[in-house]
Amino acid sequence: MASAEQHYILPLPQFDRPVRLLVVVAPYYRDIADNLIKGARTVAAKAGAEVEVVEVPGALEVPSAIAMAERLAKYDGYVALGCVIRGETTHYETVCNDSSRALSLLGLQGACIGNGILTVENRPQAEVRADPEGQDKGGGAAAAALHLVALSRKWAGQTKGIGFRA
Ligand SMILES: Nc1c(NC[C@H](O)[C@H](O)[C@H](O)CO)[nH]c(=O)[nH]c1=O
Ligand SMILES: CC(=O)[C@@H](O)COP(=O)(O)O
Repeated sequence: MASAEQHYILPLPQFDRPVRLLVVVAPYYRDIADNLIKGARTVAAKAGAEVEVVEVPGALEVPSAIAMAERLAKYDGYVALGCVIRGETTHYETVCNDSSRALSLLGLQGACIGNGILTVENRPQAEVRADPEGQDKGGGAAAAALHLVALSRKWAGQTKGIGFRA
């Protein structure tokens, strides 16, 4: 089995004002989800961010919950967590593609989202990716959300053409 190549990880941003992250998790595979949450919490704590966790039934509901929170609540960023494992039918493609596409569309609308929904062929692939001591995709998704929050704070209130020296 091919092992994942090492990749560069950006240093975590630091914040001068509190950051509130909402973790939306689909615990369809409970143990996998719990490890993803653990990784996300650890990374959020390192950046001093507060975390709230809510659960939805499956990966397809994760973007809907984030969209609702973006409309109705006050979070700085979102961490989407879950796991989709290929089954016998084409449903796998629907769940993977639609959840990912909906999260990307929300991101393009300005929501700061890290996508930690695993899309895998089998359970061992999921286990190593969810493990906080392994690939720690939950932690990676939290870091992604935090980087977007940092960028949105950096650019909030900037006016074009003012204060930029050539
Ligand atoms: N097969 C997986 C699902 N399927 C359920 C859907 O996400 C959804 O909850 C249902 O279609 C009702 O709208 N969800 C996962 O998170 N992981 C899977 O492997
Ligand atoms: C990813 C899925 O939706 C999958 O678990 C469903 O399994 P199946 O295709 O065997 O119904």
